Amino acid sequence: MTSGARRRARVTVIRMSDIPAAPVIVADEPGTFPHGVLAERHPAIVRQVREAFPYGPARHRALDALLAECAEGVVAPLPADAHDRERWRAWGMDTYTGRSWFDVPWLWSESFFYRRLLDAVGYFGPGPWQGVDPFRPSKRAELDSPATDEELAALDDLAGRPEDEQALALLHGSLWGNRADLGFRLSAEGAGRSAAVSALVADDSERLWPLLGASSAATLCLVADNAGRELVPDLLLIAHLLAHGRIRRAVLHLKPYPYYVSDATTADLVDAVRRLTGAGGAAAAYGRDLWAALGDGRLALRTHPFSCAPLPYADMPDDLRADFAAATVTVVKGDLNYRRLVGDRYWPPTTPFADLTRYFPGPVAALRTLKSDVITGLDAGTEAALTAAEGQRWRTAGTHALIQVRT
Ligand SMILES: O=P(O)(O)OC[C@@]1(O)O[C@H](CO)[C@@H](O)[C@@H]1O
Repeated sequence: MTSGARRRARVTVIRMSDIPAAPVIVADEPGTFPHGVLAERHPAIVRQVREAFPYGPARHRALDALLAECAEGVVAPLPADAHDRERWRAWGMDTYTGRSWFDVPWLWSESFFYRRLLDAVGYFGPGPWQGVDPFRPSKRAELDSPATDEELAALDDLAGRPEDEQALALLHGSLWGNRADLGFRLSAEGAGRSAAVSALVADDSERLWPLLGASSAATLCLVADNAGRELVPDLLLIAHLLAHGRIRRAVLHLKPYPYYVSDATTADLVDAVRRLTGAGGAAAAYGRDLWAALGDGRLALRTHPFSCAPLPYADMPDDLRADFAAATVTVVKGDLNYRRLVGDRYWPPTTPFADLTRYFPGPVAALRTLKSDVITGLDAGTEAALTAAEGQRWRTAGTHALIQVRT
């Protein structure tokens, strides 16, 4: 048994309500996926950001210091004057300061890395780089790519199909759009479009449709993940559901600031809607509908600070809980949100998804391609078949996906 498998198999005796808690994922073991993210992906992200802008010497020095700290040093706190220092203290900064980046919960160290990177590039200012998204060039390049043109052109054919076929195609577009994750592409092999061949490892979509259509008064909350080629299909799905009276209102949760390279902010939402309106054909009609829905409040935006928290959703604050509670269903997109939804732990893969999401204040659906070790809700046969065919690679390669629903 490899050490990773031993770790996955080990179930602690600590109990969270009636579910035995599994080990929290920590990036301390060379050769594991989380270790690779801290040791290789984060330095690559720093290099990419440095090359994308003509930063001055102060920014270069800050990026050098962050690189050195991540490689050899220990977690340093946010500067004393950081606007969100108290928030990060509440999110565990004092506990983890002074410890190796590799020895603290992986969810926490990744999240804090992005916060510190924004500091290094002067994002929170004051100064000339205030508000300049360090990931904007790569996000824009993807949105403007020929691949996006192709996807938008395909909407012209879809428009002639029966409504339920359109809805299914757009749901799958939103699901597989989650592969368009620019951070993931920095280190994933074989994560190109052509590899999107494999089946879903879990598909509860039959339980999702009744929530999206049972009542024209429905509100859909969608917790977005990546900008560009993930956000565009998310928006197309929302536009379709609104246009066909499957929902009356949608609430879209975006990130309040740049995060995990390609996570969608309000600026990215504007870029995506403008990309649609400027595209012509059916895409432009979707874009105009979305513009109108934003204007009259049928599509509302949220940028809650907790969207960039290094914590599971089980710890969400009351105002966010109330927002989700008011929805007919909340659709949670992507790998990181899945980790936060079920807890970033080495769960036995057959742990019921419904048990781990029981705390969530309403029906919840996860749409995710598999890009990290966390997995729940599989039946034993599916897990055995995946492992027999691929070892553990199916967990992290981004070639498998799931739709899981807790009503
Ligand atoms: O949330 P997303 O965009 O689907 O994926 C985020 C991701 O690339 O980042 C983490 C590693 O940095 C992994 O959880 C996952 O692979």
